[in-house]
Amino acid sequence: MQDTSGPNVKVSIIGGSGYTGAELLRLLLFHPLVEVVSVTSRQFEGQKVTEVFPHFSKSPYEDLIFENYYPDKVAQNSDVVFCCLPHKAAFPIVKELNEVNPKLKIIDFSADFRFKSVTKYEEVYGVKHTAKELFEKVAYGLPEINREEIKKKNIIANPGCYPTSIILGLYPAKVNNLIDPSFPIIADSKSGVTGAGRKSSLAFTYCEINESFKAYSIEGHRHAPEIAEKLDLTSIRFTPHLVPMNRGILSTIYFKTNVTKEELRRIYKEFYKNEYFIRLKNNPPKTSDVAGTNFCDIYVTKDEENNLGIVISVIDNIGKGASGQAIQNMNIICGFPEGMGLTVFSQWI
Ligand SMILES: NC(=O)C1=CN([C@@H]2O[C@H](COP(=O)(O)OP(=O)(O)OC[C@H]3O[C@@H](n4cnc5c(N)ncnc54)[C@H](OP(=O)(O)O)[C@@H]3O)[C@@H](O)[C@H]2O)C=CC1
Ligand SMILES: CC(=O)N[C@@H](CCC(=O)OP(=O)(O)O)C(=O)O
Repeated sequence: MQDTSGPNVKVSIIGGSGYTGAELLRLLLFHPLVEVVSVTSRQFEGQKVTEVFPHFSKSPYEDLIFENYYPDKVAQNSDVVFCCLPHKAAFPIVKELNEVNPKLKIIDFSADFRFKSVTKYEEVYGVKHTAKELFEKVAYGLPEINREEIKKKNIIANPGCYPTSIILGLYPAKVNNLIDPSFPIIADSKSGVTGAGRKSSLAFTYCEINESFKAYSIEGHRHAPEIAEKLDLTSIRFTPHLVPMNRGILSTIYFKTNVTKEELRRIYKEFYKNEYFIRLKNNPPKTSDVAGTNFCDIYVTKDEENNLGIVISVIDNIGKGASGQAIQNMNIICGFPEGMGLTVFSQWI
């Protein structure tokens, strides 16, 4: 539980009433060196966090109240700000906070700073980015592939949930040149409904989702270019699906390779041998194995007949896919042990 007696890192959460904000609040309760000093929401301004999220009753959040967002107050009273806003809404806020306090550490959950260039962002997201001067201050926050860069930067672009599962599943094969480019890489992913955020629209009502599942954005999803850029690929065939569960992403990834199953497994094991949050499995993992945690469970095998490497990668979309990863990034930029507060295991059933 949070220790409020010591010299803690002061944390604010912008957009704390959504799914990632709520999960961040939950996970931060396990962090010994953090104090949540403010949390913002427009809808719930003035309401107690424990009224909006009754599961936090009797937690250290009893006196915490959702506030309106005041940039000066947030930037001056915090060491770290987690920005949990939708993409397009985040970049003006990140810009403003950085102007008020250029030393402020900001971890942005949106897609607004994930690409290397503003041009690519504007092409994929279809809006003009008005904070392009910040790009050089930003690191892409996937620690397992970008840790050294993250250590040097004040602003972290937390990756998308699908990209986290797919990049971690493919990276060892890609950097070891195990992928034969004569066949496309195919990533077929299934996500729980929290992936869509805590908004109400017809497509996300109970009867539309329950007992059924569907593919979507088949002709092009905004995460495909993010995945391609970080893996240095010209393209990837990515098909997301929405499945009737609250949390979790399971990605099944196929690539042509001439390497044997044993060799693939040996290479993945070697690549991730020092990565606490990557668990290589001997059997295909389930989303419930990682629910509520910062783990990414990966299973590697090969279809010898078709010469296809197959990787199954599972994460919790609001854990390693968002709030857990954001805390991992905070630990890195604050100089804390990387897993501090994150050794939380799944409830499983
Ligand atoms: N859900 C997931 O699995 C993942 C989400 N992400 C990213 O994290 C971010 C947050 O996602 P999530 O928590 O799911 O989203 P939610 O829709 O659940 O929450 C969004 C939050 O932002 C606030 N908000 C919404 N629109 C605006 C706006 N225009 N200006 C200011 N505040 C706004 C809302 O509160 P209020 O309306 O009360 O102000 C709410 O607190 C997004 O960028 C998302 O893409 C990244 C990885 C995984
Ligand atoms: C199920 C579902 O709708 N998922 C979202 C991705 C959520 C996410 O994490 O992506 P960003 O951080 O880039 O928003 C989608 O397909 O757009």
